[in-house]
This record gives sequence, structure tokens and C-alpha cells, in this order.
Amino acid sequence: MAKLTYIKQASQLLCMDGGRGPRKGREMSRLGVIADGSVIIEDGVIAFCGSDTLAELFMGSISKEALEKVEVIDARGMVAAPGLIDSHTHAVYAGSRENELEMRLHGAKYLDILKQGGGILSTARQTRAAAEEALVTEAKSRLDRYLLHGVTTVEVKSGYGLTVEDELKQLRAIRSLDRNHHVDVISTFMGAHAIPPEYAGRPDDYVKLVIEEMLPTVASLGLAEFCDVFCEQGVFDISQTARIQEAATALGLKLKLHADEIAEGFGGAELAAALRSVSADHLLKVSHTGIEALASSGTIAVLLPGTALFLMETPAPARALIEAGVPVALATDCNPGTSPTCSLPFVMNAACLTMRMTPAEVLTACTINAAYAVGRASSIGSLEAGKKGDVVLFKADNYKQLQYYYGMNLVDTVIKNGEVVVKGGMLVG
Ligand SMILES: N=CN[C@@H](CCC(=O)O)C(=O)O
Ligand SMILES: [Zn+2]
Repeated sequence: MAKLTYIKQASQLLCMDGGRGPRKGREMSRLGVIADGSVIIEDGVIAFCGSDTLAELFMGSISKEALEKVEVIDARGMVAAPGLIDSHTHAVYAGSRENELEMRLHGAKYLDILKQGGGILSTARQTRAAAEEALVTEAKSRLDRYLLHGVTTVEVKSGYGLTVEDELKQLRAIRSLDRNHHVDVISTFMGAHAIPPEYAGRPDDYVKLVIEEMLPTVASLGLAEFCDVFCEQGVFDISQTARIQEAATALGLKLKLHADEIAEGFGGAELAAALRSVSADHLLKVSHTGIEALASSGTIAVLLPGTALFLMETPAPARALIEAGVPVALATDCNPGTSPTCSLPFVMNAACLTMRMTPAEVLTACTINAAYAVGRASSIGSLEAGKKGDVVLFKADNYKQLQYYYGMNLVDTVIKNGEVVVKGGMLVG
């Protein structure tokens, strides 16, 4: 007998309808709002999404036996949206770096801290020293926080191991989280996150290790779906990045790129576009030609306004990107150095207040466009029959309130694959 979950009469149901590729320009404002909307989930998969009048008819067509198994969720006074998707994180790591916040408040620069062996290298030391189980345990509590903030799918990168064994350890931890937590976890290999100290002064040797040992091992074990590189002045240059990404493509991995975060005119966006990367991320310093290249390649700009805020930098030019026709997604960048948060709703607030994205654009950026950014648009990111039964209910009269009440968590209920996992703002079970 099928298990039915009937989410009934949300004050606004945001369907987001998928199809046709990531949303650009004005399409980013199309939410498919239905007043008094309902969703019916059958065995974890959406069977119906639409007005409650039609939902009642749908229920009328179901046999009496099946109806005894229905769980009804009263969504009156709530906004229902697809489970949120965090499309860029480094959520598996050990330790914390609050000391660096203090250093930066006194004027130290992020890349200078890295050059002196801090930053990513400090987290790499702590992650190398941690047992795989400890990494999983710490990250599990981060995934719990994600659920409490309405997030049902998270992309996670490696890149704090920086040896073959330690990168594999991080990737195995990511896989274990996907298998053992309600949140779906998508894995990205990012061995090229920093040059480890044992390769100081000979970055090309490290690039060789990434290309000749790390990538083939990761691909043969099926431990990652994407490959990402920190393409930045003093980290991996354009030619090193291109070599790594070409090798990853040849092994069947899809691409993401940390592009144009810190140095002006570095050309990361242009490279991401040329390599047909699924996404180019950060883009604080993207140039006009970079924006044009992204628009013509269809590469998704994954913007991280929480990171810009935490680094006290001017955020990415979201308006220029949207106006040029680049599809935009938003993500937390959850990591111990530049964005220690699991609150995607806070990042959504920051996108409005610091980059002037509208509430509708922000919702598109964390649902259907984020689904495209993680290669999952056929199964998540919108409320449509056949997609996963991942739904979040916010305590709000309308979707604009989600960005109006900033810094507050309005998530009331989270349904993952048709199962209630957060109720009244608390984890279930
Ligand atoms: N910029 C590079 N990587 C991360 C930061 C990682 C860290 O500082 O630990 C980012 O996306 O912000
Ligand atoms: Zn990142």
C-alpha cells in the first residue's frame, strides 16, 4: 500500500516549474505561485501539485484502503517551496578558524594568511589529523542544521586533505553522509584547493599529483561527480587550472570553478565558460568579458554573498549578471574560513540586501537554478509530479516575507522524500 503525504492549503505554494534549462533574466522572477495550494506525495515522489480544490479531486480518486495511510499536514498560514539546495559548500572539515576573523578585522588579508600557512592550510592540518568517523560526526551536525534551515540537498567539496589518502578520506566521509543522513549530498573533488606545504615552491609537481594520481583514483572509485579548482592569483593559475579541468573532463567528471574571487581580471569566468563548466562560483571580481562569456556558454553563476560579507568585500555584481542573461544560483560556501554558516536563508537575505536580488530571484537561485548547478534538475528544485517529495514550509503569509524578516529562521516543517523530518522548527526523531 502506498504511503501518502498530503500537504494541504499552503497560503502560497511556489511550484517553480522546472524544464527548459536554468532560469535567466526575467524568468528568474517566475515562481508559479498558487494560492491555497497543496502537494500530494506518494511513496516519496510528488504525485500532485496544484490548487487544493484539484487536490481534493485527486484524493477522491484514491481507494479507501490507501486513504487510511495518508498523513495530512495543515499548511495554512505557511509558504510551501521546494526543499532548498545549497550548491556550494566545504561542509566536511575539522576545527575552526575564529582567530582569522580577528586577524582580518585588524587588516590581515585572506590570501596573506594562506601564504603564511594559515587559512585553507590550517584546516588541512586539522582535517589530516582527524579520523574519518570524526569528520562524519562533525559534518552530521552541520547537515542537521541544514535541515533546520530548510535545505534538503547539499553539494560538498573535498580539498582539505591535499594528499591522495586524505582527499579520499574526505570524499568517503562525504559519501557516508549521503548514505546515512536525510540530506542528499553531492560530492565534488577539489584536490586543487591549495598547494600543500610539502609542495611549496613546486606547484606544477602538485598539479601533476592531482592529475596523475588523485583524479584517476577518485574517478575509478566513483567518489565524486564534479571537479573544482581554486583558480586564483597565488593559488592555481589559468594554465594549471585548465590542465586539471581537462583531465577531469576526460575522466567523465563535470566541472565547477572557484573563479574571480579575489584578484581583478584573473580570467576565471572566461576559463569556466571556455571549458563548459556547469558553474563558475564567487565572481566578486568578474570582468565584463567574463560576464559575456558566461552568458554565451550558459554557465551558472553560483554567488556566495555570505562569503563576501564575512570577508568584508564588495559582493559579486548580481544585477549585471542577471541583466546579461547569466543564470544565477546562491549558496552558503559553508567552510571554516570565509563562511562558517549553514544558514542558506541568511545568505538569501544577504543576496537581497547586499546584491539587490529580489525575493523572487533569490528563491529561484536556491531551488531550480541550484538544482541545475548540481546536475539534479530532473529530480529536485521544483514542485512537479515525478520529482522528489522534498518540501519546506515557512511560517509566512507570502514569499516576500522570507526576505523581509531577515536573520530569522522561518522554517516550520521540512518534508524529505515524503517524510516529515522537521516539525515546529525542531528535528523529528
Ligand atoms: N576560496 C577558496 N575556498 C573557500 C574557502 C576555504 C577556506 O578558507 O577554508 C571558499 O570558497 O571561500
Ligand atoms: Zn568555496
